[in-house]
Amino acid sequence: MRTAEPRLLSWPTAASPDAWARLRHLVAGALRTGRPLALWREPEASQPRLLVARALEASYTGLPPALDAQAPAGFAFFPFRDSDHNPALFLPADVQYDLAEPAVVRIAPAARELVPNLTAWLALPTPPALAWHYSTQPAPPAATEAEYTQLVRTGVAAIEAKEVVKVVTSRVAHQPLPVGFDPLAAFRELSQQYPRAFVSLVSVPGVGTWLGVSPEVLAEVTADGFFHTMALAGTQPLVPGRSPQDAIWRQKEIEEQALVARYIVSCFKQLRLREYHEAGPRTAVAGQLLHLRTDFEVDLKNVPAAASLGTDMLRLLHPTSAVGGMPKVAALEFLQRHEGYDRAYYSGFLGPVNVASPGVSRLYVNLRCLQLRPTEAVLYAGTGLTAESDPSREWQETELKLQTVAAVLG
Ligand SMILES: C=C(O[C@H]1C=CC=C(C(=O)O)[C@@H]1O)C(=O)O
Repeated sequence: MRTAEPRLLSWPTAASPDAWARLRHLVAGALRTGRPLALWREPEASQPRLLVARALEASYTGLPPALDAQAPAGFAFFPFRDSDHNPALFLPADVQYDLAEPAVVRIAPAARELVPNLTAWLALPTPPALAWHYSTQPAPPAATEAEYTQLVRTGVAAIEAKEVVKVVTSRVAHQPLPVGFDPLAAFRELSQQYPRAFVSLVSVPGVGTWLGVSPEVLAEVTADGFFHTMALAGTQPLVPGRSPQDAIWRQKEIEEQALVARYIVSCFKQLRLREYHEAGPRTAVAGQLLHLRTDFEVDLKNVPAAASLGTDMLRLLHPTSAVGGMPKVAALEFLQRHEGYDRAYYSGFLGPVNVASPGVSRLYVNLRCLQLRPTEAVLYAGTGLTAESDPSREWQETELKLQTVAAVLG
């Protein structure tokens, strides 16, 4: 049987030759017709990609995505905790626009019925304002410094009482949007400002619009058959003029990161995987911050059950101890009881699966992100606690983390 080929639509001659103007035009159409969309720029890539799903109903999923070459192509957008309010989503790659190939729009066979309307849309002028999707949930409450430091104290007490070994508490801040705030321009600015991050803008009816700059790979399967993940934890500011390699880490941060690395190794063990390469911990730069990072690599050509390894690891890894804590279940219970707000998609994961080509997936932890509301941004940040955590330092750390994405709020 012949597999159906995607349909390639060319832009009409009257369309703007500028790829970003074309991207805006497609985004406007997707928003207008109530479709979910994801726009992302991978680390070190020069151009972003846009994916539009044909319908919200086609984007609901139960399980984390499968990371093998036969699995459907799409964009995963997973919450920290799956619920009716925050559904697990997998946006099928129905309509794609790659700014590296600006002359064509690609339409998957499953979305053929969109061709006539999309052809007509490409010939129209772009509407001036884009109608972004908003969450139907109320905005989560912002925590004051007194509230957050109290949460940290409660976390430290739980560690001392041996209820948990580590827990990652987080909080929300609200910031008004500057007049004329344009999420697409903000995405572009973040892409320029943070060339090594995974920059994303996801907009889904009822779920909302999220903009983020993630430094953390959760699960990656590469074209040449490697699986990658990383243990990222410990934070300090990047001091201008000082080399990141000269950063000195306190025992607290070294332990905090080592727990994450150990958790990843325990996942490999659960899958009876012994052949993996571990490099680090070393200092990694993420915007204006430094973290401790250990990189893990598995050569899928050398392991049994290689086809399912990425899928199995992803299901074990989320949520990692870099965003939840350890032991996992006890830490998640602590957060449920004490954190006092719904994280929604913050500290979930997101990224393309089999979009660039079959068998290539890149999923990131959704950190350094904001949720767009009609007149304000809701910003999220967390900190890993250990017995040595100092509440006001942890507050300062969240302030620094919030600044990464807030860079585009003026
Ligand atoms: C939870 C966040 O960061 C994690 C990733 C790197 C460093 C972390 C830390 O130092 O606490 C966190 O584990 C966040 O940015 O909201």
